[in-house]
Amino acid sequence: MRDLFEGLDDPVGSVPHPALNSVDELLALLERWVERDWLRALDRALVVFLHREVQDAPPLLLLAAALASHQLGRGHVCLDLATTLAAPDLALSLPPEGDDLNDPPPLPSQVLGSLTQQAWQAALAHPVLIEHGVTEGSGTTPLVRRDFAGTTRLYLRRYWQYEQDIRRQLSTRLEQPSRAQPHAHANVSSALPAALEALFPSAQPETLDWQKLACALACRSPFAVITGGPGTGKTTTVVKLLALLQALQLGEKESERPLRIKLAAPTGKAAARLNESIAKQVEELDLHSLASLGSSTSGKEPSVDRLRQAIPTQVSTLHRLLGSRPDTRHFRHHAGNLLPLDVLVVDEASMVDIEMMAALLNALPSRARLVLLGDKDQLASVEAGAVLGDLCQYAVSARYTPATCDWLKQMTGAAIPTAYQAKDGQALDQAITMLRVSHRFDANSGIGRLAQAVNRPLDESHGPADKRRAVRKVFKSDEQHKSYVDISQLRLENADDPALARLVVNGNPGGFPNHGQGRHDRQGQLLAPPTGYRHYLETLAAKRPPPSATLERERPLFDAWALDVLKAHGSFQLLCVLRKGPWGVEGLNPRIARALRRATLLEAGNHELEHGWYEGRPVLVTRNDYSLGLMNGDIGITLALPNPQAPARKLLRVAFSANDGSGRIKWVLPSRLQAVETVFAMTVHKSQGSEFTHTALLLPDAPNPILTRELVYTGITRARHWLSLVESGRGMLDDAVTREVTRISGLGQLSSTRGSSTSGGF
Ligand SMILES: Nc1ncnc2c1ncn2[C@@H]1O[C@H](COP(=O)(O)OP(=O)(O)OP(=O)(O)O)[C@@H](O)[C@H]1O
Repeated sequence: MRDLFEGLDDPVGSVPHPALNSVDELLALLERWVERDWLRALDRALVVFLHREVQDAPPLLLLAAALASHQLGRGHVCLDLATTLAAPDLALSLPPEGDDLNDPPPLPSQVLGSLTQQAWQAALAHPVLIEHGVTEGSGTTPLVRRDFAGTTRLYLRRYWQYEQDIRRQLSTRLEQPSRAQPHAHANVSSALPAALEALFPSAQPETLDWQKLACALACRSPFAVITGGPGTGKTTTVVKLLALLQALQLGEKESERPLRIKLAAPTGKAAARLNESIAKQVEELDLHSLASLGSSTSGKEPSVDRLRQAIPTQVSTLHRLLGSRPDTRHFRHHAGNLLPLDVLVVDEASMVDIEMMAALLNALPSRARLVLLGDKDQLASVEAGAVLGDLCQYAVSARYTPATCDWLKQMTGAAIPTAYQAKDGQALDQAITMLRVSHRFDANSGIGRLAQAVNRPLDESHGPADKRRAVRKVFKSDEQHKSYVDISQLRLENADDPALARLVVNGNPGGFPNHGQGRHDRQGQLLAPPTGYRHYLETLAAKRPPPSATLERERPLFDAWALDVLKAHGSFQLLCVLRKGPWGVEGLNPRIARALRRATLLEAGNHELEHGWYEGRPVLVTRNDYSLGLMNGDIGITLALPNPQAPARKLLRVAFSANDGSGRIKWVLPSRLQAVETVFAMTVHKSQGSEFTHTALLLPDAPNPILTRELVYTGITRARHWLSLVESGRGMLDDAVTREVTRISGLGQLSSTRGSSTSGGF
């Protein structure tokens, strides 16, 4: 970014830019921004439309509309005038990847440099275009303006409406906890302590078990959030919660049917992962003491089998749950056709954007219970809104009121330490639990330590220098501390550094202490050393069905082969930050494919390798395809099937897991796949909701605004057992971990009285 600002005569824009006073000048400026990818064509089109509809719209209003629209593509729900004027160049996508820096158009800082907030606010008034000052916002203007706390926010109406819907729906749920379930409060309270004790048996009931607290609080309120880092037991807790809710329901004298529970996740990949882990946890959960409690409270004892069967293990995507329809953003289920369910659990909720969350809440019956699970510190969805992060702003300090603390003491036996109490805690705070103990990473885990060091926010006692030191320390070994066995650091000198090939082909086990040999997991199982892409390509060759077999006749044989290959593929993934340039997806994919070909693991001509299909090509689905039943984020591997009619000609098919726990494979003709890309390298954004045994996180060689601590944390936490951190330039890790994302939305303010929201908090 720095280079872009060099040589500018008037960097602060002391002379008013002509685009502030003339619509023609503004349109010409926006055109130049669009040409350079600083702005989306869509954002300019909105200005053209508004100007056509309303000829007297002031240029400053139109400029604000373009910038508000542009913020949506960058995850912000609205344009904040004070923030924009404080750092105008952050309002555009600067610099887009691969920008050539020649003849740059005027920067936003040059255009807005002479503008005061007062002057901009004064221009944001128009009876046809902007609604201003009406709390309910039932109008029809395309833009909505809200003033508070010394700034002004400009929304496109649709997004303002989503925020309103979410706030209204959540407030209603939080205000009426006892109305939410058939077995109302009194019964829950009498049965809960014993049920919690049955699910969380502990030698010292007074010790703080956050999982138990989460279960209790989620039973108490029809809306609950359970947040926590990787392996803190979100799935474990929710399985127990569902068992508890069903036990209470089935133990009711008059209840005939179990609760209708549905599980969902934002992407197919995340749904498949929960599918896998939840089925195992439900199977292993000891339900005997819980089932036997029924007789003591109501005289009715649900059998263990009935209880187990009443806990669902099938997870669907949110799109499927809501009933998406082709060619429309509207779903089959909405306020007029509610979802038929009593309890909904949404996993990986950090990836749910504001539009989806509003659609979900609108389609949820008012008596239904909603539980959101997720890691509040992960990157938010690529679309606008960071709903989970906004809701969980105060999760670290919990802010439980005296009433909540008393109730928790009665239900769980645990006394809440004063650090987690707040007399003025909001209703929303009482519905949130943060799980704080990782059961996947212990004190000996470098991945856990690194994630923790990266994730720690900057504050007065922990400045950027402290943070950089803490992060670097994880990689250092000295007399007191041996190197962590699960992490490795790799420096690449240039794009052709052979170390990259060593990493992606073999996994660079030599970068880990003892070559990754002799490590055990927490259950005492020996772990295989870290691998690269060689592993799945060798599995592909080793497990190939005989040439005489055909897919039509021997389907199970081929499905088993594809499953093995897909599983082996999950043992390594290279993640990167950018799309373009030598260190982006587009530059890395062909280089990795060529390295694998040199290692004789792939067979393909140059053209095929870069632009075509070949056996072993892994692909990522980039858009939901309902006709094929494939979801954005699904990964498939190209396999060559025997062709009995013409043995010399391969039949290429792409194998995808059916993701329904059945072990079935979808075999798809490559030509039918409309939106896929090669995925030897995957962006961290696309990797959300996935996990790989060995994850290699490659940082670019130059600073970039999207390289933030949330991104690095998300990349690191994709690693299950092994992490390679790859740096292609100096200081990029230092740079990234001290840059934090700020998402602008009104929901952030709404979760606290301190935020002085326009119409009160939750
Ligand atoms: N209280 C506990 N005591 C011991 N082990 C636990 C406990 N809670 C969870 N675990 C184990 O820790 C591992 C991670 O748990 P779980 O999958 O529930 O976490 P998660 O937060 O859902 O993880 P993810 O980050 O994958 O979403 C599992 O093997 C689980 O059995």
